[in-house]
Amino acid sequence: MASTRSSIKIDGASETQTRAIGMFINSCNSFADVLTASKKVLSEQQANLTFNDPRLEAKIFVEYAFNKTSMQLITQSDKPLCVGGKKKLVTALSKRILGYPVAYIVGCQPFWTLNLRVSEHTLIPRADSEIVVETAISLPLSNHANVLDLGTGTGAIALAIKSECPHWLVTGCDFKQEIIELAEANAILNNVDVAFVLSNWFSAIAVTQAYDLIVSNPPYVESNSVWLKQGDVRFEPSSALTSGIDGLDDIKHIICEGAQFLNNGGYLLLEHGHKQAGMIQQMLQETGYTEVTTKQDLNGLDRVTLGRWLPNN
Ligand SMILES: C[S@@+](CC[C@H](N)C(=O)[O-])C[C@H]1O[C@@H](n2cnc3c(N)ncnc32)[C@H](O)[C@@H]1O
Repeated sequence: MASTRSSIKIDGASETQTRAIGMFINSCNSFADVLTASKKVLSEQQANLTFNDPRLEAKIFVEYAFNKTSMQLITQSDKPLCVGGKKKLVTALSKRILGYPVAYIVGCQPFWTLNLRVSEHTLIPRADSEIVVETAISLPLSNHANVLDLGTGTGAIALAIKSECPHWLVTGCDFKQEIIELAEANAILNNVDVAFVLSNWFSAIAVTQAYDLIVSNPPYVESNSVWLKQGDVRFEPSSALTSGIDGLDDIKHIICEGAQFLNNGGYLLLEHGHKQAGMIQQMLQETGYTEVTTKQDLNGLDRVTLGRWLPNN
């Protein structure tokens, strides 16, 4: 993965293309023009790169570059385009046609009902992880439940849970200071009260601190997976994605260590790859968790597995 990423020089390799895009964008006179031109630039590269939707991406980039809402793009369609906005758009398009993720370019990503800042230090939150939030908030926990989100990244899961269950005490942890600062910034931005702790999994979590629920979307991709060479993941840190040859190293650690941080009756809820449910169910059962269940996403794929720690029963 590292070699793939280092072989892509966003600024260097795109010089000729950037000049061509610059001439194209500079010839535009209105938001309508610049939207069409951006869509054209993105569509022409679609054969080489996996774009979701050039039209949508063009709109996101134009709004970002000119700092306008979608409504302003319509109501201010006659306004002259500022030079700074055009430059910002050219840079954004030049990065995007080399595959750089939209979220990293514009610096934010929606998740649940939140708008989150993102950075290259951690994963771009995925809609897939909303199933973790849905499952967590549907659990029969007390009004003042104590919840831990391990490997919180942008804080996506922790903040979404807290936004839905404001009486729960929610803590997020991650192992890099830059990530903790990003999650804290997202808590302020979204006005949600979550504490974030620098911790290598449980290393800075006190054993006396018992949780009613531990959630985690840990790294779970096999270290030699071909998937790491495709799309956005090429640009995301492997520390957020991979976990040993079978992708299960961190999950094993969390399952084994997690039990001593759970209250009697507490839950462990893990996001995982769609082929890993069987292994994870087995690990949970062998460690002594009960009520082990797996939930599927909208495509019917196994995506989260839940176990309950009930040693006193
Ligand atoms: C798949 S990402 C999930 C991020 C976030 N929870 C989300 O769903 O968007 C995994 C996260 O685990 C973190 N992580 C990796 N190793 C860790 C460790 N040893 N201790 C704590 N966090 C770790 C990564 O930094 C990354 O933020």
